[in-house]
Amino acid sequence: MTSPVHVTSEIGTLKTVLLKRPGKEVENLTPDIMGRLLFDDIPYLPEIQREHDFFAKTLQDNGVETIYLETLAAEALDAGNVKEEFLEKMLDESALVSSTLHAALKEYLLSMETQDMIDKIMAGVRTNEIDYKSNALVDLSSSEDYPFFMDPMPNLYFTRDPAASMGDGLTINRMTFAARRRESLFMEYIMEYHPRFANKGVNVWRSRNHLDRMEGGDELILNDHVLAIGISQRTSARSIEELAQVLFAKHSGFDKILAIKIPSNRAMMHLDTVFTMIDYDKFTIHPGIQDNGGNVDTFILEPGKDNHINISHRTDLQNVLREVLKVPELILIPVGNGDAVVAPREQWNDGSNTLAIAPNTVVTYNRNYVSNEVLRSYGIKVIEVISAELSRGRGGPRCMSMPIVREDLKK
Ligand SMILES: NC(=O)NCCC[C@H](N)C(=O)O
Repeated sequence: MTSPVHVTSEIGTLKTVLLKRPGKEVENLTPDIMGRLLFDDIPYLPEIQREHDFFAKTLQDNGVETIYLETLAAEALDAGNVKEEFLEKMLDESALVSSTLHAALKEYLLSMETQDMIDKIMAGVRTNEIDYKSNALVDLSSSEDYPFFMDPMPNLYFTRDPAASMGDGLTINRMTFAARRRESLFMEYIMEYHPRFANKGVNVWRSRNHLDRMEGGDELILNDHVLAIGISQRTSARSIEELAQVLFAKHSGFDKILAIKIPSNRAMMHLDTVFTMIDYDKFTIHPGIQDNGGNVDTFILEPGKDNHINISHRTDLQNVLREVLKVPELILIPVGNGDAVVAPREQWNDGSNTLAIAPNTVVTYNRNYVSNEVLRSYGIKVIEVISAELSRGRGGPRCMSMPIVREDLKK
């Protein structure tokens, strides 16, 4: 049986991709909470939706099937008859102050059609939406007028991060920050109950029930044997080693992981904000992750004897990539042409965050015009999408897309 999830590279022709159209959740940001919810500004909803629709249409025009997280989630709950069970879990994870509030929210949300309930959970529940007066001491004594019972989830349109396809399976991730931790619950239910995926042999290599963090922006599929995973603000070294144990033991097909250490900061939160694959022998890179000699700490994990993992340390990333990909030359293309002002500016707006839809063909933000021209100078086909509002969430085309199926690369 062919698995409904099948991704054995970063660059094979993209057939199906998971998106989330930005909804009311991005309008439920305020200056007081946007930092904690991992936004630097507040997008204008009609415009961010127009830009996202343009992104989706660009993919469709290039033969990609676009499927939507919010629709699949509602369909999964109905198909599995698990709406109430899902809601219970979601409420349990929503930091509610009391069991009476839990009960009131349950009644409110359960009375909705399933799709409306999903949309509302994603958008967040304001305190003025239900008639509820708390008797909890924490509420009675609080002077804070916090406007939400359930926080919005504005980062959902970055579908790349809560789960990551890997071969005939995926990781469903324990997210680093509380602001994004509930997001991966949708994917858990989609894989478990949606007729497109349930009981179809999709391997969950790593579930969200782990203490250690991992996010899909750090997980790159270099080919059907080799992964690159960032040791970053969002993915810990320990979780990479745990994943390696599983992938090597379960004959996943993957037998080498390059753990690439990047600075732990907001601008470079995931590996794919500084490094993406474009072709068999080409990558984008933000020079900010290299030292003066061009070195990057890279650890190679491979299966050893008796389920041990052998780890070797290298710093010559370019050579390591050339060796594992078995190409005669390997080109690292610097974002913003490596310029001291343009590179950090365009990287901040995800100039390194390309989405390959076929070998040598990428989707990028139009605002990163210097990086786009540099890519074209290497003969790469660059398809630009509009990006004034989408980029406010600090993610680019790769972050906004979770490949479900890619064609295998020709050997
Ligand atoms: N893979 C990615 O880099 N995703 C972008 C995530 C941006 C989001 N505001 C976050 O901080 O998690």
